Amino acid sequence: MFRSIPRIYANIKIGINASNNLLSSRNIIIKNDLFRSFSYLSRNYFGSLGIYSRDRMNIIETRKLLVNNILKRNLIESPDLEVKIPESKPITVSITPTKVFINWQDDQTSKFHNFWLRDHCKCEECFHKITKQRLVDTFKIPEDLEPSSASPELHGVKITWNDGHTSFFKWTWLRRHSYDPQFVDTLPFLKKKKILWHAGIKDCPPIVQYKDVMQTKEGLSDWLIKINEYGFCFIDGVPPKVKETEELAKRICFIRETHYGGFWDFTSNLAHGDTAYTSLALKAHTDNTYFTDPSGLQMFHLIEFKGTGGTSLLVDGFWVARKLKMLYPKAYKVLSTIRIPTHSAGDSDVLIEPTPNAHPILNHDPLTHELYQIRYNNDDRSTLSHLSPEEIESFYDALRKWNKILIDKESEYWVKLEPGRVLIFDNWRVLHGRAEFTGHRRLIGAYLNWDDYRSRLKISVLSRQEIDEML
Ligand SMILES: C[N+](C)(C)CCCC[C@H](N)C(=O)O
Ligand SMILES: O=C(O)CCC(=O)C(=O)O
Repeated sequence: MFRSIPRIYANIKIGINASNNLLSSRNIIIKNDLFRSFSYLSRNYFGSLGIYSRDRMNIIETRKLLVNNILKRNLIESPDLEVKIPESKPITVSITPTKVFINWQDDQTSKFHNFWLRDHCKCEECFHKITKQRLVDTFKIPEDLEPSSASPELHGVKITWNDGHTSFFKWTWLRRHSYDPQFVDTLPFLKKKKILWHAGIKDCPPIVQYKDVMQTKEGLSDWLIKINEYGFCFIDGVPPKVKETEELAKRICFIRETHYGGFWDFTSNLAHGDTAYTSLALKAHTDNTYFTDPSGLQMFHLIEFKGTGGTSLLVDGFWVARKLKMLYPKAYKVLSTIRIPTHSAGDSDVLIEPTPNAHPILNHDPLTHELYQIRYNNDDRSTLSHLSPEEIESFYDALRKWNKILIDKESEYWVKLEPGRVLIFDNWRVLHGRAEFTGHRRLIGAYLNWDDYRSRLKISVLSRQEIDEML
């Protein structure tokens, strides 16, 4: 499809000095008759876990070491880096019959197919500036399209195509969307790192005030940022009533309806066929492992309680997973690959199973290899009849190692919920549970979808320009 025989190409050099001024009033185009081969470092980000012998194992406590260690070893958290186009050396742009080369100041070189660039043109003719949808007709772009010129400017490069169309691509957009190679330094804009925690969080849990969240944009974004960083957050000063708690949930986004209803208000009366509607103890778990798309956030407000027990449990699943990866890398890999069938079948008119009907407990982003979702509820697991005998053995071995860390006192944060203090947590990261209880206990709350939560978070922390650059 793309002609690969290089012919004459224009090599365009520009200079940007420290004060970001274009060094020459016009771009110098130098015609070379040889196709210059670019050697570039494709920096695929495959961290490799350092070998930790068990007896030498020590969980790195200080954040600086932790971040370096995690960045090196591609563990769970990696600070979302901002895209910085260094101004040290000029960015050179070369055009060829099939691709455009951007030679960055850090000596990395991106190669973009001409067709890809044209198909991603963001001019008003090709991309609807309000709906943010593509208007370009991919199938009308000539397959052998070539640029007739490329004019680097201060903030990006203007490309004129041989069909007469002109496109402009910002340097920061090109760097962020470079696919050959993909750059680690263009992780999502969210500037906040994940803060992994253990039982010690009990001394400094993230807390926001209800009135701030409900009355100010800053209060809302501070709340969302805390949820993103810690995986949970308390909200104090909430009237212990259904109306106000429901409004608080809707401050983020609409409530997710499930077979349990929308905004729930439940006690231990088996109103639904699930142990949550009993007074039994519930081990640390994430909810909705039986949904293809588990709820992203879960909100709890304990508004009535006359009895004993019922203390709530929170565990940072990302903390547990990181410890598992460092102590038992094989077990980590098993729980990241073996798929577990799940169901919710306690209501007479319900048999819910995910599609596909089995997911790993630890789920990773195929591009960044980061852990992004934990799906773990050992009580909602279906029969394991799809595994080989060897897989059965390695699964149970890995599960025991996971559980050992999960129930370790160092991992468990036990907290008594009180009327007026709402708990919200990331159901893809933080596991929750409760001690058994006696007496009357009324818990209200809701599920929120992951995508709608993340949308609210991005809208509340990113500028319009940053959002446009992500698309
Ligand atoms: C709806 N409400 C939160 C009250 C109960 C949810 C049931 C929890 C279920 N066992 C799961 O792990 O998904
Ligand atoms: O009753 C509680 O405190 C929590 C119930 C629970 O774990 C759930 O609904 O998933």
